[in-house]
Amino acid sequence: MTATAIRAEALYAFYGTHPAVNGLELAVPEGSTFGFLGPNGAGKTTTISMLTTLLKPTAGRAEVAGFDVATQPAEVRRRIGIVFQESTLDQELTATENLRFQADLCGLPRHESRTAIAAMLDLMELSERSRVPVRQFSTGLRRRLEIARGLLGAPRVLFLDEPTTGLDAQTRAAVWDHLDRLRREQGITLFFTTHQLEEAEHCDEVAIVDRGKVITQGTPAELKSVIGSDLVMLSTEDDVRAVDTLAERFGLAAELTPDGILLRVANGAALVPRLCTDLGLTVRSVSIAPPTLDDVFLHHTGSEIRESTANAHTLGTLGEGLR
Ligand SMILES: Nc1ncnc2c1ncn2[C@@H]1O[C@H](COP(=O)(O)OP(=O)(O)OP(=O)(O)O)[C@@H](O)[C@H]1O
Repeated sequence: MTATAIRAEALYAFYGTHPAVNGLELAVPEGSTFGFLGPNGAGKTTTISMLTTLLKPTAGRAEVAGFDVATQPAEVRRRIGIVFQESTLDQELTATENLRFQADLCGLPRHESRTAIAAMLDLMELSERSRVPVRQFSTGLRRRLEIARGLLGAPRVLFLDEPTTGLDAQTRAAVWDHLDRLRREQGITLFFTTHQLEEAEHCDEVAIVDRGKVITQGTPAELKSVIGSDLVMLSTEDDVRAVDTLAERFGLAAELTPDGILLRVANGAALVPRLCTDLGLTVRSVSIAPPTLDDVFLHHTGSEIRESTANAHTLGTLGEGLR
């Protein structure tokens, strides 16, 4: 059986009377890439703050790397790394100096820190830039340096709050390449929050959180199998007639949209050839899309996950007291 890196049982966090985390249950397998997915205000940052011992749970319990976050916080801290959403690097220091500063904070002896810093710079492919001041770094390089810094104390669990927010697609892919390699080579658990559904598609497991509760958890494929239907988009010579024919001849409820006809069917690939031959109308275009995690979210919550850049309470701000 796989060991559990993070476990939360009936976890609560109240801000005044508002339950930001509301009886959250979570089990994260060791060595997995685990996505904690939810809209703004769902309680992701508050949860991660409790798991990283920055915030005391109001009620319930949570364990990280086998230690209780409330009663054994020092043990937990020794085994975790955190990458904050907002950059907390010192712009005027070089990459090495930033890492040395962190190593000193962690209490690593100088001879050990020299080796650890060199290894982390190497792992994140930053060795050649070790003496360059951070202010000359691109956003992607900074993110990699932040990840290197999060790894300095050889954590068993690395927490990342929206690790690729604000990065372009190419840089985002590069950061993920590094994270994947890290997980493979070091076997650590990566726990990251996101509200970007495409990002969660690459996880081993995903927990979808809404209003302070995990509403479902599983592999992306398992979660999507709950929806179990493909989205077929169809355009014909006469879409209004096609909708009627689909109902009469195929028993399918189709929706007429400005872009064409929308259909939800169990097996789009099997249906499309039949449509083309039996609909009795010229089919101009057709596309099939498998269910997405967005559909899963919609299925469980009745609302669409909301993309937003407004972030009133990020780990970056919660982490300020630690710096
Ligand atoms: N320090 C605070 N004081 C009062 N309310 C707070 C505080 N931090 C968060 N909240 C509220 O608790 C709820 C959960 O917030 P949280 O930041 O944990 O959500 P989130 O899922 O991380 O959202 P985001 O994606 O925007 O970071 C929200 O309603 C938020 O307004």
